[in-house]
Amino acid sequence: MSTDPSQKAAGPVLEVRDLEVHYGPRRRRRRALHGVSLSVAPGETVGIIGETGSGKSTLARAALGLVRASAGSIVIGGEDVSAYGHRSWRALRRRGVIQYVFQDPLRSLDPDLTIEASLAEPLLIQGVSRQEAATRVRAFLSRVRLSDDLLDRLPGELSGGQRQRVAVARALVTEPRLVILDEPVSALDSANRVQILQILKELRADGVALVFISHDLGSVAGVADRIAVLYRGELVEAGTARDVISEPRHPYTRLLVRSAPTLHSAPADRAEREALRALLHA
Ligand SMILES: Nc1ncnc2c1ncn2[C@@H]1O[C@H](COP(=O)(O)OP(=O)(O)OP(=O)(O)O)[C@@H](O)[C@H]1O
Repeated sequence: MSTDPSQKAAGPVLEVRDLEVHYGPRRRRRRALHGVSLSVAPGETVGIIGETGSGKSTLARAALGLVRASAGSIVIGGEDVSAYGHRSWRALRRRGVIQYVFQDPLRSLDPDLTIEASLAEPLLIQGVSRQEAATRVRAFLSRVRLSDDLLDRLPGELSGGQRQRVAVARALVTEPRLVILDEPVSALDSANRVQILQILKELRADGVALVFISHDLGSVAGVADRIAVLYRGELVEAGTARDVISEPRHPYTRLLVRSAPTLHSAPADRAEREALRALLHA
C-alpha cells in the first residue's frame, strides 16, 4: 500500500475528527480547539469563519502540522497523518500535497529569494526541470494577473497586494490537492481584496480544494461551497454557504450574518444585533 497521501485520489482530501488542541505548559494548559470535525472533498472550497481567538489559525496550523493535536485525528488524502512527526510533516508539505497562504505574505515568501526563485522552488523540489519550472512560473504569474517584470524583484520590492498574489501563485503552482488560506485578504485594501477573491474563484476550476479562513463572512460568502463556524474553539454550525447565510441556526452565526453589510441590501437591525450579542455573552 502506498504511504504517499498524494497518490490517493478517492475520498475527502482533508478529514479532521474530534480534534483537540491545547496550548501552554501543563499547569496553565488552555484549550484552543475542542471536538472539531470537518471534511473537505476534492475540489471543494470550505470557508471557516469565527471571531478573533475562536481557534481559526489553530485549526489551520494543526492541518499543516505546525501545532500538535492533543487528541483526535487528521487524515489528508486518505492517509492518517495525526501521528506524523516533524520530519514527515515537513516532507508532506515539501511534496506540495498541501500548501498554504497566510495573512502576511512575507511569512509565505523567503525575503531573500527573487519572485522567480520563490515560485520555481516548490517545483524544483518536486523534480520538475528548470525549463518546465520557468514556463509554469510565468503561466501562474499571469493567472494571478502579475507581469513578468516582477520576476527578478524581491518580495520587499512589491506592494502588499502583489505579494499576496505571488503567495497565492506559489501555493498553487505545484497543483496541490489542498490549500489552506488563513485570512488571505484581511490585510489588503478593498480593490486588492476583490481581485484576490476573483482569482481564487477562477483557480477553483482546477479542482484544488481550498480551506478559506476568515473573520469576515462577507469575504468567504462568495467563494465557499460550504461554511463552518468556529466559536470559542468549537464548530457550532456547518452547512452549504447558502443555508448558513440564509438560515443561520446558532446565535453567533446569526450575529455574523446580521453584521455583514455586504450580505444585505439594508443595514442590519441594530436592536436584533444587540439582542444576539447579549445572548452570546450571557
Ligand atoms: N502559540 C500560542 N500559545 C498559547 N496560546 C495560543 C497560541 N496561539 C493561539 N493561542 C490561543 O488559542 C486561542 C485560539 O487562537 P487562534 O490564533 O487560533 O484564534 P483565531 O481565531 O485565529 O484568532 P485571530 O482571528 O485573532 O487570528 C486564543 O485564545 C489564543 O490566545
